[in-house]
Amino acid sequence: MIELNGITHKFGKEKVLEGVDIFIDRGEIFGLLGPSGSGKTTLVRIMTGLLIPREGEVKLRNQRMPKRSLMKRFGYMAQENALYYELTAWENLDFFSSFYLRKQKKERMKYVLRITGLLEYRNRSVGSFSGGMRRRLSLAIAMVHDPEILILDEPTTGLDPVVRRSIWKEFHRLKEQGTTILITTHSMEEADKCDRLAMLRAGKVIAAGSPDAWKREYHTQTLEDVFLHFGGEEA
Ligand SMILES: Nc1ncnc2c1ncn2[C@@H]1O[C@H](COP(=O)(O)OP(=O)(O)OP(=O)(O)O)[C@@H](O)[C@H]1O
Repeated sequence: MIELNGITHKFGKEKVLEGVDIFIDRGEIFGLLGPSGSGKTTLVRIMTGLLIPREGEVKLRNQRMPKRSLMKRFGYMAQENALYYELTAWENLDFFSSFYLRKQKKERMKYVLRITGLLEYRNRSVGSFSGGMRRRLSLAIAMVHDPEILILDEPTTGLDPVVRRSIWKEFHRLKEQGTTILITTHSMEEADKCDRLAMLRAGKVIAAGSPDAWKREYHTQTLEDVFLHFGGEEA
């Protein structure tokens, strides 16, 4: 479903990704881990076609990115919110969903606002929202057209446990219907909920596997220990 082959990227002279190969199946929840600055956001932007890598190719549904016709097939939530602060939550969602959604637009809008706990705040301007509420609205926008692929850069950072649980419940429901989800996270609790993980370090994939396989392999009870084993801090 998502295929990355030999992705290498540089910003100026700084090499930030090197020979990254990742294959993600349909219906998988895939977690991208790694210390700050290891290249996760850069890789995510390459996946969405926003950034063209110096080397390598990205394929979504067997088609090479970037490709216009694939745009509506995925939902993307960036690390920085791209919202209109003077508009209400509903107006923001309405604006973004009008690109791809015709049928049952209002029902879908209400549904994603309920999942993200924002339905009762839909008529408030985004400028008056807390940081967490803005993250939730960005997530609602990424999900509103029920895309086949969700690419989410730290979707639940800073959210309270109740909202986080509701969102993870939705991720698992989406997985059951065949949606493929890629998330980046710094939370080991969330990493544990993924089917498979890849660990980036200094732009390279240094490990890949399921949470349980990692714990077995590194003889530990927690992913936190695995993360530290791989070098949570740069050498
Ligand atoms: N637009 C840019 N121009 C120059 N350097 C950049 C740019 N974007 C990212 N970088 C550099 O690329 C490296 C990887 O950054 P990236 O944001 O991909 O890391 P990350 O793993 O997502 O970090 P975090 O967990 O803190 O979000 C960093 O050294 C960063 O400074």
